Amino acid sequence: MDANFWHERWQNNELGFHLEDPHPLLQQCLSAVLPGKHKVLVPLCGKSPDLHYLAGYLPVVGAELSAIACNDFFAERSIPFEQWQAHEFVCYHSDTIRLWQGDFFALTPEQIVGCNLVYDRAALIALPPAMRAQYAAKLQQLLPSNSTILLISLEYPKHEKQGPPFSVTHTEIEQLFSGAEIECLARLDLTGKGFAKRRFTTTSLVETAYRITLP
Ligand SMILES: C[S@@+](CC[C@H](N)C(=O)[O-])C[C@H]1O[C@@H](n2cnc3c(N)ncnc32)[C@H](O)[C@@H]1O
Repeated sequence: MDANFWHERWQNNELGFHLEDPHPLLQQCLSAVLPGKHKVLVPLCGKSPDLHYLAGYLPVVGAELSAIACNDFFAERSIPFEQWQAHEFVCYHSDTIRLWQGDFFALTPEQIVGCNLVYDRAALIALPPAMRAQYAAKLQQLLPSNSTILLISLEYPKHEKQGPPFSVTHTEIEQLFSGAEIECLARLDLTGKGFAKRRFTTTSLVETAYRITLP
């Protein structure tokens, strides 16, 4: 999935992954990852309502390729924001939410300074296998030690469907974040219900919330 793939999704309004309300597993699990956290990073954030929900608890820093997504996020909620160019990014800034529009893989530690929590919904599972390894390595390079990742992953029988979204198992998560403490916080069985606005015909479909504590 290269940048063009995602720009086309936004231009054509093909947003099957988008939810209109905060994710139920975020609402259920946030309190388990909040203690000691200062600021939350939301990689590949789209225009998710989760950004707004999280901003009720902590300052939020998002990263998103699409200018359409960043503009729509603020415009659809009538949130006033400022905007400026910062090297290869455009910064969208409101009181509690800052979105870096550009390539997540080009983010620097200075751009996410203060973040010791990451919230990932439909970011890791949006990426093909080789990019998932780069993504996990980038997060571990950006974040201070002892940071926490609240990851919502998705599992289905891999041979039954092509991604995205991809199926990412507990075993793969252990490999991607080796050395981290990984706990399963909650599961949501979506079998027969589909993923956000997308229908799935897989024989099982389960979302799992993980708390990943980096070494
Ligand atoms: C499946 S969507 C999920 C969006 C959001 N997390 C949500 O829950 O609605 C993946 C998003 O990642 C963005 N994206 C993909 N590659 C990216 C990259 N390298 N840097 C920043 N954003 C990226 C896409 O534009 C898209 O909005």
